[in-house]
Amino acid sequence: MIEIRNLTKNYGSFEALKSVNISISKGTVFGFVGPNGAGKSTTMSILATLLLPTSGTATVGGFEVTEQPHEVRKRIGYMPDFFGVYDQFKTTEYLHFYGASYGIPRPEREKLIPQLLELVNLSDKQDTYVDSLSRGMKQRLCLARCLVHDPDVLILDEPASGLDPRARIEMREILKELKLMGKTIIISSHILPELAEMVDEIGVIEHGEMVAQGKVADIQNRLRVKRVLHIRVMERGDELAEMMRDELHVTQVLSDSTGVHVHFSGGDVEQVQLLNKIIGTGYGVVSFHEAQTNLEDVFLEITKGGAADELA
Ligand SMILES: Nc1ncnc2c1ncn2[C@@H]1O[C@H](COP(=O)(O)OP(=O)(O)OP(=O)(O)O)[C@@H](O)[C@H]1O
Repeated sequence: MIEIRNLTKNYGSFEALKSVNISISKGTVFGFVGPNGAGKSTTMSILATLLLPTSGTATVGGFEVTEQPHEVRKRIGYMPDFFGVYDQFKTTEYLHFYGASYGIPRPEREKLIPQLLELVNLSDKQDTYVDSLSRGMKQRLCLARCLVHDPDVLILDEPASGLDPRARIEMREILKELKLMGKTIIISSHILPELAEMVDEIGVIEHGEMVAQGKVADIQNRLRVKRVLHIRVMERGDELAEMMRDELHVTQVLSDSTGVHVHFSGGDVEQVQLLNKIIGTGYGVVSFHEAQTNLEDVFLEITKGGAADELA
């Protein structure tokens, strides 16, 4: 649904994008992550036909953004990281305005707009002036605006930025619904653990270059992000910690009141062998589990030494 090939963008002599390649298939939710200034907004603006690339191509639904921008615009809903709202409108009027801009006839809009307001949880605000909505509500209204022409593709540039935790959860729930509706979504964010819950794939960009791309689990495996095993035994925890220090694939052992925490470089097979050995040695194992690595760990691993510390 989205194909970006060798995309470059120069601002004067500054290379903001250096031969970026991204491929996103239909129905995929693609998390686009990277530190401040990495090139996310630039890429998304080009996809949204609002910025011309210096070279390379980008297609949406088979239409090239510079050659057939009108066809692309019909198929995308774009939410910029910074947006202006028309404060003198009521929410319903605001959506009518955008619906009319897309040529949707009034009777159709009359049916559509209450549905959109319901989707973004603003039904009770239909007669409220945009001006008096909270930031989270304005952001949800902006999302409803992106959906007014029922686009196949959503390009969302940090839709949850500046929202409080509750508003972020609301936004995430709406995005889950959009995924169920079959939309292809590219979403950028700094809130990486939250993104991890809803994305199918991630692309990591740094200094205008893609540094990793694919399914979160595949990237984790490729990077061999170390597993951390949490082991709790009935008794002799300190002895177990000592035993673990001599084990193959164990790179670090920590022991505290909650159990023994083992950094483990082996795979599934070695993990099973380790558990069997612990049980075979006579320990009463209360629990043995692998701590989940999240998207943030993956991201920091990939961009280690780069600008990742700029992340909020
Ligand atoms: N109009 C412009 N003129 C000159 N430089 C620009 C312009 N727009 C962006 N840049 C630069 O291009 C680089 C990429 O910016 P971009 O906004 O795409 O990054 P980003 O990943 O979206 O960052 P953020 O997470 O902070 O929004 C940055 O170094 C930025 O300063």
